[in-house]
Amino acid sequence: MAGTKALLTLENFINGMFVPCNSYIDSYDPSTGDVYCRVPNSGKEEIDAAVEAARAAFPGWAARSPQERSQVLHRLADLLEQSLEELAQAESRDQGKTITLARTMDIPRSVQNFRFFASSILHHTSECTQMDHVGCLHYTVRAPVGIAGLISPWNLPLYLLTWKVAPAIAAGNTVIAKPSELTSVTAWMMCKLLERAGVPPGVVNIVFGTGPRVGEALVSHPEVPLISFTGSQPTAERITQLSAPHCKKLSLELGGKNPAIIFEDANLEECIPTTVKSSFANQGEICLCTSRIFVQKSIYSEFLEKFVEATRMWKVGIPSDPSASMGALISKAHLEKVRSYIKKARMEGAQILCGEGVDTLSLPRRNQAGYFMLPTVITDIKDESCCMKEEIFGPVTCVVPFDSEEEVIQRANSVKYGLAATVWSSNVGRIHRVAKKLQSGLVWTNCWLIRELNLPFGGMKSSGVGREGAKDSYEFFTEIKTITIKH
Ligand SMILES: NC(=O)C1=CN([C@@H]2O[C@H](COP(=O)(O)OP(=O)(O)OC[C@H]3O[C@@H](n4cnc5c(N)ncnc54)[C@H](O)[C@@H]3O)[C@@H](O)[C@H]2O)C=CC1
Ligand SMILES: N/C(=C\C=C\C(=O)O)C(=O)O
Repeated sequence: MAGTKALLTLENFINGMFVPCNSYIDSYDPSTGDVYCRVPNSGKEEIDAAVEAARAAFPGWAARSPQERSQVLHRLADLLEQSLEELAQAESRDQGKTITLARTMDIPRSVQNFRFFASSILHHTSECTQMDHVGCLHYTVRAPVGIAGLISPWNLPLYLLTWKVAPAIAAGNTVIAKPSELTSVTAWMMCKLLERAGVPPGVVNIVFGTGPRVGEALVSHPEVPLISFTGSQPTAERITQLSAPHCKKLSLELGGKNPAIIFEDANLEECIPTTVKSSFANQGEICLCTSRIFVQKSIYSEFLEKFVEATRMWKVGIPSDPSASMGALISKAHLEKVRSYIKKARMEGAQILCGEGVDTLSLPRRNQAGYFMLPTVITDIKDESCCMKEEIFGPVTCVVPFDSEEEVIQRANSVKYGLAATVWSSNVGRIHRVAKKLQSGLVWTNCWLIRELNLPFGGMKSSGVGREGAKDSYEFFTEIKTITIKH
């Protein structure tokens, strides 16, 4: 292929070694639309090799004390931190996100994921109960499950990959991770640090490629008893089907159609900039992003005017521009999908107040084939519209009015998803009432995306199965056993 030599070429990382692949997939720079990288197109053969390595490494790694594993995780965190700028540049180029977001969120959080689980693994305790009337003592013990299969998406590549790798290896498992084929570069860069951090060969294996090929080979492998997946609901369905014959442990972190509920007593000075951010951060490509904004009628016009004004200030720019708030979407296909929702809304008679088709986006000449679009606000839209029901996963948000607390709770809950909600009010009683009634795994009140990694993270309904966090991840990545001693 012409120009192949100039392309960055990734290799699988199996048993502590970089291994070339027989075939490769093109990976695109979202800001130009050019192919810039080749990603291994792995399949069953590579998964079999990774399973062999992970199986061989498991007894030794599982036998180490939590303190020893913790030290390795801390060293890896330090090495990632030392490479922060290089990783941020790579993440921004590969994903299309702004360099500022990669520098301040993606890579620092990846570092924090290792530090956090390095620490939390030292603090778990087990249960013990006594039954004196029959002379018995009961207690529980936990052990790592074995080889963990980890499948991560393209929106927060290293952030979400490390959110799985860190708790899995901290608990003594060995892992086979499959990052998204669209964003594989930072995972490959992390592999270069593993040996220096003291991760033994075979403990972390990373196999690159597409979902249907290598993802399914991993999920179907009988020696991988556990799958942790973040991504779309249709893929989760497929993973569930493939796992069923093996009764695998599954953690599924899926999409959302997240409401923001804004009451008339909300502090709009804080609410508006935060809701712009919660709608458009990372191009709206975060499962926690707001995409339905319910505003109490008495402040609806004021909110809408100020919200549209603030959205127009949300600068779309090339990812390397430090002043840009938003970069490029992940792919041409995804850009087209997001645009198709706006087209449907228009056909249904909704109004597009700013963004796509209303305002003009100006880009440097070399970025004109990049996957950019303006943040878009839709209004006059019915709750039944697909734009109000389906996950768009792009910089598009709908704003609609509501009258009463009961009505808005019912409307907010009327979608199949239940991941994250925000509630804006200065009435503490109302906040507690509403938060309790929302069908949502996470409710942020008067804020958004403030993360406490100790606490359960995940969704209800079609937003997922299971929770992640200190205790939840530990429970997921270990098997529990109850032992009874008769004395
Ligand atoms: N956490 C979230 O909520 C995310 C939601 N999405 C949603 O999903 C839509 C589609 O994005 P995709 O990248 O196609 O998500 P996806 O669910 O297809 O991809 C996520 C990961 O699963 C893998 N995968 C795909 N098919 C698989 C299979 N059959 N077996 C095993 N692994 C498989 C992919 O290679 C990737 O690593 C987005 O438009 C968005 O709506 C996407 C990424 C993250
Ligand atoms: N799972 C996603 C985001 C998680 C964020 C966090 O753990 O802080 C997603 O966007 O897919």
